[in-house]
Amino acid sequence: MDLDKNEPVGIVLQKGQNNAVRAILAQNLDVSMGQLLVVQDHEKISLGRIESFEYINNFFAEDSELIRPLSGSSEIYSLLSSGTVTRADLSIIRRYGHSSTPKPGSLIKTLPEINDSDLPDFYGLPDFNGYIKYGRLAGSNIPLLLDLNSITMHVGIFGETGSGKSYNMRYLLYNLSSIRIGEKDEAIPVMLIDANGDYADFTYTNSNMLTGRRWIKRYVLRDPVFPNDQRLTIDLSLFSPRDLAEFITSLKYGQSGGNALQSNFLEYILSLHDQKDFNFLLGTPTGLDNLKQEINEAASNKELGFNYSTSRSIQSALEIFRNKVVNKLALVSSNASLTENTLEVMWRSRGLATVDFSADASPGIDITTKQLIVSYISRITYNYLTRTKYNGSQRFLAFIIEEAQNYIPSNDYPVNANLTKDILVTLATQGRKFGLSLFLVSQRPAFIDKYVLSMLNTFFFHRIYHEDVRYVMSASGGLPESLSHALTSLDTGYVIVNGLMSAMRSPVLVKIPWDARLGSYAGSVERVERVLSAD
Ligand SMILES: Nc1ncnc2c1ncn2[C@@H]1O[C@H](COP(=O)(O)OP(=O)(O)OP(=O)(O)O)[C@@H](O)[C@H]1O
Repeated sequence: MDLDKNEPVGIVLQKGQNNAVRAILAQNLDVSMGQLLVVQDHEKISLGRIESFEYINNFFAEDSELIRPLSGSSEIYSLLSSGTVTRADLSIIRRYGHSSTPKPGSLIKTLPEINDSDLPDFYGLPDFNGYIKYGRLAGSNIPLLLDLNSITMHVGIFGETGSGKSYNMRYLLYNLSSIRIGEKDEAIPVMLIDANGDYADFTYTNSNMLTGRRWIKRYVLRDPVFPNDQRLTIDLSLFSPRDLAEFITSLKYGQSGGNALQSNFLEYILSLHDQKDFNFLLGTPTGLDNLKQEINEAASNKELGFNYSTSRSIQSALEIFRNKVVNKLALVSSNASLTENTLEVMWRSRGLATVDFSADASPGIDITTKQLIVSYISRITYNYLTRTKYNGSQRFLAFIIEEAQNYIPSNDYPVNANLTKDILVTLATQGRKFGLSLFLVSQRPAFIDKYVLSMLNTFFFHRIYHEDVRYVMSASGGLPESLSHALTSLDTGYVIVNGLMSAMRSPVLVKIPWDARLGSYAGSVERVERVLSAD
C-alpha cells in the first residue's frame, strides 16, 4: 500500500505536544475540519486529522504600505491570493509500523486512491472478515470500514431535521442487506420502527436492492395494499394487568398520563383473570361486555373501595379502547401476525420487517398505541433471543427505532413512556449478550434517556442542534475540538462516525455517497424547480 504516492501539498513546521503537528498547506488545497491527510517523515507514514486551520497572508495587515494604494483595484485579489497559505494543526491518529510523531520538515500529502485489497492494511486489520464498507473518508475515496462484530454494542444516529438521518439509515440498511460472505450475500435480520414510511419502498418497488434478504414484510394498521404488506396484530397476553390498565386509561387522558384510581381499579379487575384470556377479554365485543359487567359489580361491592364514578370513567376509557384499538386498528388477536415464530422466520431468511407508522399505513394511530406496539415487539424480541440463546443457538437481530425519544425519553421530555422504557432499558443492557443490536435514531439526543444513551457505543452524528452538543459530547465520550465545532454546521450528507464499529478507532468525518435509488423515499424532499418543471 503506497500511502505516500501523491504529491506533497504541505510541510510540517512544528512538532507539538500530544501527537500534534502544525503544518503549512498549499493555497489551492480545499480542506475541512476533521479531514485526514498523510504525513510522511522519510519512511515513516502517519495519518493526521485536521483539528483547526486558518488562512494566513503576508500582506493582510490592512494598514500596510503595500495594501493601501492597491485597495479597490483588481490586482489586489491576485496579489493577496498569491501570498495566502493555510496553516493547519493536525493530530496524529494512526501510525504505520512506527511510534514516533512526525518531525518538522515532514511532507503532507492527500489520501491516495487505494485498492479494496489494501483496505485491511490501511486500517491495520488482518483481513476484511466481519467488516462492511461505509461512505468515504472526507476529502478522499477511501471507504470507512464498519465492524459488524461490534454492532451488538448498540448504535445511535442523531441529527436535526433534514440533516440526512433517514438517508443514512437507508444506506446502512442497504449495506446490512448485502453482506458478501464467501459466494453468498447475507444480511443482518432487521426489525424497524418506521416513523414516516421512509422505508416502505424497500418492502415493494426496491425490495430487489436488498440482495441478501429472502423475506421482507411491512406491517400496517389498515388493509394491506402491496404483496409484502401484512396487517399488524399483537397478543395482549404478554402484558401485565398493570401495563394494560395504564395503557387503557392513558388512551383516554393522552400523554398527560392516566388516572391512578382508574388504573388501580382496572388492574384489579384484570388481575382476576388469567393473562392468556386478555385477548378475549379486551379484543372481542363479548369479552369487553363481560369486563364492563365485572367492573359494575366490583363498584357495588363496598369492601373493595372502588366507587361508581371511577367505574363510569373506566367504562368510558374501555369504550375509547374498543373504538380505537379494537374496531379501528383491529390490533388485538390471540393469533397475532407478529410473534416469536415470525422472528425465527426472519432469522432463517435474513429478513426485514418494518412497522410503518406513517399516516398512510397506520391512519389515526396515536403515540400511546405506538408505544404499546413497540413494547410488544421489544418483549417478543427479548423472549425470542433469550430462549434461543439458552437453547444453544446464537441469533442476531438489529432493532431500529426511529423517533426514539418517544419510547425512551429523558425525564425532561414531556412523554410518558411507562410501557416501553423498562423493556427497552433491559434490551439495551442485556440484549448484546443475546445478539441484539439496538439502533436509536433521533432528532433530539438530549431527549433520550441518559442511561440508555450511555449504553450506545457507536455513533453517527449528523448536523445537530446547539442544545444537543452537550449531550452528544458526554454520550460519545468526547469528540476532538475540530469535530465538536463542526457538529452544528455539517453539510447534509456528512456524518461524524465514532465508536466501536469504526475501524478508524478515532472519530472521523465521512461523506455518504448519493445514490438516486436510495434517495427516493417518502421523507426525501425534491427540489422545487424540478417538481415545478415536471409535467
Ligand atoms: N448523502 C446525501 N447526499 C445528498 N443529499 C442527501 C444526502 N442525505 C440526505 N440528502 C437529502 O437531504 C434531505 C434530508 O435528508 P433526510 O430525509 O435523510 O433527513 P432527516 O434527517 O431524516 O430528516 P427528518 O428528521 O426531518 O426526517 C433529503 O431530501 C435527502 O434527499
